[in-house]
Amino acid sequence: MTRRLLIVEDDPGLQSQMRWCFSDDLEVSLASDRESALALLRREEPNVVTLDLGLPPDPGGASEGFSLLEEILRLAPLTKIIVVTGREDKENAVKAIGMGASDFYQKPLDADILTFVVDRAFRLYELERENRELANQQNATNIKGIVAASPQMLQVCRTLEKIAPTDVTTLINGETGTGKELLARALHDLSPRASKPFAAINCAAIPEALLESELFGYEKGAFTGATQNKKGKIESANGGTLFLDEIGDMPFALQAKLLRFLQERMIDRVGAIEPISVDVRVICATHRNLNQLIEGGEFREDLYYRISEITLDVPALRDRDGDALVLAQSLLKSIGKELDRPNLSFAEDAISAVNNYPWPGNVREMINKVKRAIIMAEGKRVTAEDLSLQATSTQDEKCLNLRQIRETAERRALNQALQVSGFNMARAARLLGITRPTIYSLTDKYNIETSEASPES
Ligand SMILES: Nc1ncnc2c1ncn2[C@@H]1O[C@H](COP(=O)(O)OP(=O)(O)OP(=O)(O)O)[C@@H](O)[C@H]1O
Repeated sequence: MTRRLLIVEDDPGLQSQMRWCFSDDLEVSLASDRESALALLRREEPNVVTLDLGLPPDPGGASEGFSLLEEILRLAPLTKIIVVTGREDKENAVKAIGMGASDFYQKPLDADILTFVVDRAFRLYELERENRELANQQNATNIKGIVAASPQMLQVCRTLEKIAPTDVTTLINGETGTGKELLARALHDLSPRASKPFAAINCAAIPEALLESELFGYEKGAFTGATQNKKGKIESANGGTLFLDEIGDMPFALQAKLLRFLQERMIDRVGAIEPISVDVRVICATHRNLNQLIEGGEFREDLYYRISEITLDVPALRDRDGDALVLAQSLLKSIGKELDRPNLSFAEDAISAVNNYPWPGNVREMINKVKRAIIMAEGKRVTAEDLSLQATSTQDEKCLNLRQIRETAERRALNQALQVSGFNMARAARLLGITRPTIYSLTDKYNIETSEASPES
């Protein structure tokens, strides 16, 4: 980390004396009044500031110093501020500490003590930064393979742990890529059936004509090509767990046969005379709204009640507070290891882009983007561009007035609408409830790219 120090001191003699106290491994900038101090704060983002309380226009008092202290802490609350006071100025030093300064230093200047105090402030800053990073990286679930720290996902995991030891038929609802199959496997792994098979079948991926024999198996001679008996998925899960993915896409005709199996726990292989008894726990998943399918006559209501003894609603990644970054960091580590690039980290623009992007394809989309970024990253730091995400400026978060707040919000909304619409301007304009000319003039105003970065970029 580059260590950046800002010295705010109006006496030019003291300024240069202080400057020379510090070795070259510090980047030092100098300000002699509030305005230049704030400009440097924004431009250099110093980690530590030494602040003389007696600044113009009140060099004999401390009012200007106090208001600058307040403003620095408001704009950059993580900055460590050391107030510099006169020898007799204990009261103001104590007041400044009460307001949030991390330390104080009394004139006259003593180089050894000053460097000691400043070094200590840098160490404190660094420790706090490491702490924040660790807290961000912490995976709060105990379930193997599931990375989550948000209250929304922790609630899902708690429910999962409660229902895992039972045999209740569970329906997992959630958008594509939210981890439904992963949760189904976790339910199996935490159940008494863990040592028995976990058989998964994707009802949407198998042609309707084949799905029945895939699920229920067939007897020799049942149809042309059936040269021997074959177990279906349900039978192959015997003793364990059957996972029916995309249950909303199960053909209507087959739903009745599945319902009978769920009621009687017996299956009829295609072409068989005798039913076979099977002991499986059933977990279903869908990204579709089954109630709507029922209303539209595409899904049987009685089957719905059978499969949803308990439902688990998996929130979209954008609705999990803080999970995007936790997941991105975990993926950067694990995929980085696989691809032989183990020591990468995210640049600041990547962190804010990960936090601001709505992740319509959820965790699966994130896996793809992180993989791409690991391949594309040129140095040790992965940028928003490597992730093919729009960089959102962190500086904007520290806006000072209504105009800037409005502009930040507009820029963010435009970026999100463009990402969600796949850079289709007409769709993005519709999402925002504005006309096409307006969206073009806004993207011009904010200098926003209106096409997706190509994979080569
Ligand atoms: N919380 C998580 N922690 C770690 N990896 C996750 C998490 N959620 C999902 N994944 C990973 O994301 C990918 C997609 O997850 P999964 O296939 O379980 O999603 P899905 O909801 O079943 O998707 P679809 O509806 O498209 O079938 C998998 O590689 C999975 O391991």
